[in-house]
Amino acid sequence: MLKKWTNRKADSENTLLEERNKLDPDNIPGHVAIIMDGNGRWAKKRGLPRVAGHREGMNVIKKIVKQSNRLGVGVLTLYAFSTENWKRPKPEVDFLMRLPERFLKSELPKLIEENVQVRITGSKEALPDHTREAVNKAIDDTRHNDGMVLNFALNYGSRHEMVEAVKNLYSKVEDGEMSIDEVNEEAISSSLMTGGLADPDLLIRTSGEIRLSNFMLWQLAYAEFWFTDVLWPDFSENHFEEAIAVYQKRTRRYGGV
Ligand SMILES: CCc1cc(N2CCCCCC2)n2ncc(-c3ccc(F)cc3)c2n1
Repeated sequence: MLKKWTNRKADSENTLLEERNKLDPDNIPGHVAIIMDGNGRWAKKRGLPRVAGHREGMNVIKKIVKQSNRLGVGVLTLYAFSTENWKRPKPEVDFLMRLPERFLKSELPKLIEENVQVRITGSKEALPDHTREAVNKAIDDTRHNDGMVLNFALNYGSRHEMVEAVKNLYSKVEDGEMSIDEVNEEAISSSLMTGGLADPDLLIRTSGEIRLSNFMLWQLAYAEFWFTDVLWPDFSENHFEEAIAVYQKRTRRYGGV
């Protein structure tokens, strides 16, 4: 049963190439979310420090952002740092917290040029000042872009997000701003950090882990899941197209809407 959940064949290049020409341009997932796992393991396999995996993982983001934009994906959410990641060794956390500014230094001009809107989902207040300043600049510089939304989940945890939404709604009912009958699924969705974004249609998780890890638990209620053994630094455009091809087979429209 477990094998049905994973896509071993994603490792065979010829299968991936076969899928290349089969994407239906009218059934590209509106929102793709990715848990980018396996960076440390990738480095360890090569006798490199873990940070080498993070650095290579960032290069993969650049490729997948470009491909997503080209394919017409509406929102690309990337799980870059969870609330649990603070438990990692301080030198690794310090390195990770420098990646946003490193990424944006080279990529922000291209993202602006490509009409991409950068968004952050998570608690920015706990980030180091240099990290927060870099992401806030990217948000401000791309605020008026109306192309693909590039949404980085940063210092994000789904259960914390839901607790804050419940508190927010409770306060509104207590203050008479809304009635208890208005507390419905739409009100909760709007109160989450992803408020305004459509729910993910497709979740991709790399490195063979088959779990959600406290990621978008409410928002992923109806998403298609695609798991692969491929480690994030080895993830390619072919793998991404394979995931979308599988998604399209599962949501085949047979001409319907
Ligand atoms: C703060 C943790 C972190 C880790 C990280 N990794 C490590 C995890 C997975 C692999 C990718 C490299 N990346 N890659 C890009 C960003 C980034 C975040 C926000 C932003 F606005 C622009 C870029 C990033 N952020």
